[in-house]
Amino acid sequence: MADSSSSLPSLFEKISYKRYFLRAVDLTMLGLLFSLLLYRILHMSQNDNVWVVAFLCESFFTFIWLLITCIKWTPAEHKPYPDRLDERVHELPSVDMFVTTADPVREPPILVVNTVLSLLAVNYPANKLACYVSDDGCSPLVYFSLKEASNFAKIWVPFCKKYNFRVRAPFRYFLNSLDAKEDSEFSRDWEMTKREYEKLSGKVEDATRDWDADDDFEAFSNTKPNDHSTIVKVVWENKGGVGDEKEVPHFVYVSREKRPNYLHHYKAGAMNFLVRVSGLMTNAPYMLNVDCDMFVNEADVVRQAMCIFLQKSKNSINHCAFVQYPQDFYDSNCEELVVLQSHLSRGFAGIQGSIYSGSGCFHTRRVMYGLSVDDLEEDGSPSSVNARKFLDEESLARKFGSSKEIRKSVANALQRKSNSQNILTNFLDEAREVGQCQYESQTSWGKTIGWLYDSTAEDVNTSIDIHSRGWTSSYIYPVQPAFLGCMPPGGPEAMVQQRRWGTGMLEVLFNKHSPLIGIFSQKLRFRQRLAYIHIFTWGLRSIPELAYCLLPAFCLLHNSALFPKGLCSGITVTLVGMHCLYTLWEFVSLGFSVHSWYTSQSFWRIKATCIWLFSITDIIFKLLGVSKTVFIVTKKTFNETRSGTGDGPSCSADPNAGKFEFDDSVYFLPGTFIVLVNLAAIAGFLVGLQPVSHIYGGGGSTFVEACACILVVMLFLPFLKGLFEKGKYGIPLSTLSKAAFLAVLFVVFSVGK
Ligand SMILES: O=c1ccn([C@@H]2O[C@H](COP(=O)(O)OP(=O)(O)O[C@H]3O[C@H](CO)[C@@H](O)[C@H](O)[C@H]3O)[C@@H](O)[C@H]2O)c(=O)[nH]1
Ligand SMILES: [Mn+2]
Repeated sequence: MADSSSSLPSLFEKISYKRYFLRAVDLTMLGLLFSLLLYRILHMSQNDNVWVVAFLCESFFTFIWLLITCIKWTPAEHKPYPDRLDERVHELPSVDMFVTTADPVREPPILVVNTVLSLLAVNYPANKLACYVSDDGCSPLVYFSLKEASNFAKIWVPFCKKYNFRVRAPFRYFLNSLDAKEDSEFSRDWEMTKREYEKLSGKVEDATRDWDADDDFEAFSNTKPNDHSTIVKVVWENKGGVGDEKEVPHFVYVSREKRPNYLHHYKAGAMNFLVRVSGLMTNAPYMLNVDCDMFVNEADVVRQAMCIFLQKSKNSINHCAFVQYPQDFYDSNCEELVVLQSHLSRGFAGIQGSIYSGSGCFHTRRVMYGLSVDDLEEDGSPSSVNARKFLDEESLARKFGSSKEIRKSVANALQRKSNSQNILTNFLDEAREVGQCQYESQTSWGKTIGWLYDSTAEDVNTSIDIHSRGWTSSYIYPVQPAFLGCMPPGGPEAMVQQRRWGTGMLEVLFNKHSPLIGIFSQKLRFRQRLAYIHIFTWGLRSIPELAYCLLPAFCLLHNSALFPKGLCSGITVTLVGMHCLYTLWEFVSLGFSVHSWYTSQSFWRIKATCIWLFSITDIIFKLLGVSKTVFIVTKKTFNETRSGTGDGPSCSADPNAGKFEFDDSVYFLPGTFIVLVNLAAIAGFLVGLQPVSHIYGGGGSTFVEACACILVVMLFLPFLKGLFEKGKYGIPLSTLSKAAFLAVLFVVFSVGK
């Protein structure tokens, strides 16, 4: 454990940013927004209902900006010094690494294989690591691929450790070719390892067609993804004895029981099963969680995280419950999320701690077992009162379920002891028992323990619960991304994902972890609460966003003013200009192009206006008990020829990358409608078809409103292009006709009113 001598340099540094200029910009924009509201109030009597609607929308936007200003006020991040670990820490703690996969078609097994290999090869003592893969698809193909991967790992892991390079997912590593002239030990090893990797990917590829299933696949016969018993397979048990350089960490495949009539709680359910199985087998005090598409891109990642956990504070225990890394992506369409994270997560990190965003995060097992900061003494052990409360057999059984072995392992974990025996295969029966559908019934799993249920965004739901128990968290933002994953391209897949996020966040806003409840509780800090409110209300923004995209068109058609006139028009012009420059700066400063700024702004608006509307209906139906929310797994693409080195923001070289795709789902109706209505308004304005102004004093619409319509069309440019394109890049006729019908109604209503 860490040497607490305070004379030694710290294992990490918290870097806080002073951003006086940006604070001034944030406040100026806030001031402008308030002036706009004031102007609306002062001129309300002269104008019609449009002003009331505009006022309400702008009030919402002001509220959001207030929250954003508050989040961005004191950004921070943590800089670990892994080089200092060796002299400070005599024995590194164990880490259990979890990977979840759910569908061998939407998540190609070779992708899972690469993620797993990147984990097995991290720069950390192999006898301190165990990798557990949960397969919610119960796919023999995935199991087969992982078995093959474990064989290849015996070549891959020593190769990585011998040459100590950073990127340890083979498909990424082999993107760069070897200098042909070179003839050295390295090049021979490289060639051999590459050949073996190609053999592996060939086998995995061929297996999608057929393979010889031997007895080991017995458990998969007659199973369906949603109807099968628990399967637990120890793919590789590390018995040591070959020297750390050559050792491959433990590697376990699990697939929990599924029955059609049981709720299985999607990823959160899978995570909780992983916690239990790993609790039985290795019971490491720390757990790393990655999605199956998020490979490790920085070999030192575990050591970095340990710097945060192992640093002792002077007078108290280390309050850090989890260490989150940014989610970076190696394919297109990543920019907006990367930019958003870079300021939101750093903002959170400067308050109580970064949010847990589902992947690339190290958790503390004890904290996942429900401990609060107050339950512990200064030395980190449970206080005597709490020890009784937590370790009492009856309470353990009530909370963690009937398995005796689980209770033992939980008690060990709470007291920071390790399990007495570590032979993985001795726990197969217990592991199967704790994977049964009914295992969790009447227990606290998913309610106060483990990954929490009751939201499809289990990550942020669990995150707020941990912070509400008084814990903090850290955010490491390395120069080279530590984890890289993939994002769906703009189109139906992205819409489905966005809807899930929007709905999941709203679910938390209305469940018992809501930041709106218990405003004065001290443990969730006030600004942290505001920050959570900001993200949980994303879904609600669609209503004012949609209204605001339609107001300029309505006013232009109706010939009434929407924005302040005369000198005061400066307020809106400055606001729009500043917002553009500000967001542009955020993109460019992270190394993205002006073009990516523009497409991201556009995609973000499209999602915010069109998709979150469906999140609101999801939540209404859920609250009314009409339907349940579902988790549809995002389709991942695996493209081995993709260029890029994994160093910094990268985007693909595909000529169609970034092109927006459509299908006939209802997701594209609002956007098409918005574009048609705004085009109609602009056309009407240009040919002078506007009715006489109804407003006292002749406050009709002018080119300012027309410019606003143009701006809206520009933000919805993919839809404008979609009007003229064919195939998957064009808007389907069915959507177009429905939108056109609605647009005609809107025009008639606006002109005639
Ligand atoms: O029933 C399920 C559904 C999903 N998953 C896994 O959950 C992960 C995330 O699913 P994905 O479709 O990739 O969702 P994303 O929207 O890309 O993921 C983000 O958002 C999710 C919440 O909506 C979080 O769970 C993720 O960690 C976060 O990265 C994947 O590894 C899946 O295999 C399961 O294990 N079981
Ligand atoms: Mn994903």
